[in-house]
Amino acid sequence: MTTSNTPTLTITRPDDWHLHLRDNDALVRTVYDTARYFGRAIIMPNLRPPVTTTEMAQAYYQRILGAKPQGSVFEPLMTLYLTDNTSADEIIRAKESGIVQGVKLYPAGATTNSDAGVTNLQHCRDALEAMQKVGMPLLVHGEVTDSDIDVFDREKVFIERILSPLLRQFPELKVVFEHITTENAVQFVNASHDKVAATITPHHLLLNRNDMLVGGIRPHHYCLPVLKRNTHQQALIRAATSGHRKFFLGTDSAPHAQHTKETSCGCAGIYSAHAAIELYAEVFESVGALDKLEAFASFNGADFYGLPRNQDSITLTKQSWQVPESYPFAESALVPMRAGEHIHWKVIAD
Ligand SMILES: NC(=O)N[C@@H](CC(=O)O)C(=O)O
Ligand SMILES: [Zn+2]
Ligand SMILES: [Zn+2]
Repeated sequence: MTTSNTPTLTITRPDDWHLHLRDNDALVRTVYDTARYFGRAIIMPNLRPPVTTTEMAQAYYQRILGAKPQGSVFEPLMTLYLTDNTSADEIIRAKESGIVQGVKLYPAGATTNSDAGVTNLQHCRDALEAMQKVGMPLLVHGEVTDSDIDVFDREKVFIERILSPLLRQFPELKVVFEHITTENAVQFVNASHDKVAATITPHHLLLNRNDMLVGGIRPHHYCLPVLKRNTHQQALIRAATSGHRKFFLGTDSAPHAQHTKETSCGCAGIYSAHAAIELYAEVFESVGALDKLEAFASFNGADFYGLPRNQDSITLTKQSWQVPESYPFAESALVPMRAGEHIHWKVIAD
């Protein structure tokens, strides 16, 4: 990494370890934005129907490649959607395919398109054992869904009731605690063994629940896990900017058409792929930790997954630009993070 008196920053090409590309007509937008400077991305499987088999992952992989801009070297890393019925054989097939890098746990009903998710992890013992054996990481949406648990407490309770027992039962299983949002999760990951890591989104670093609820309700800041109070935000910033190898970049960029967010019962998800690395750069700069951005964005994730680090680089410069109010998105429109406002870093060369 190089920094100089001119406000530019060159880092090894980053990867996105948690991304929703959606499918079909949406891919033109989403693949374009991410492929602009990310080398690879872990592609979430919560389509309708979900990507539950290696065969489905292979077909989805081809659709993504078909949407790639010419000359792009972007590589999608596929995942399977864990269900109560995922077999050990399916895990072996996934591993042997060479294109599947993780298996995603959505507690049933926890988030967008999670109805087919897991009702009880004990139903997944065979799959989890196979994953542990072949070194296939489990990626978790870490929230309980019990109706009596407050939405702001669901991550913390997930750690106590689900994640801790899971790690005791499968001590060799690689686990990525996705899109962590609380100080509790930071502490848990720090205290766990080396096979446990976490992704952190740009929105949980840049926003807290006041940004969603003060001065009017802002549906474009609604995501899951829901934004938390500022003390949690500060704990996430400390973790991300620490350089610690357990924490890495995962945008959770999750597009929803404008009319499905600006409505009486809006969808959860924030779109950040149009400006992800620039948004992270703002966070790191705000705490004087730009020198730690490369580890978070370009090294820690690849090292955890056991994949080679990218060899080429991208350069950012400190230059303000205005984000469009919306982008065309399939038959509709998409309101991105910071819509109509300015971002203070820009990728200038890749
Ligand atoms: N994060 C979100 O708010 N939404 C994601 C699902 C998820 O990652 O939980 C989506 O697919 O829309
Ligand atoms: Zn999730
Ligand atoms: Zn997600």
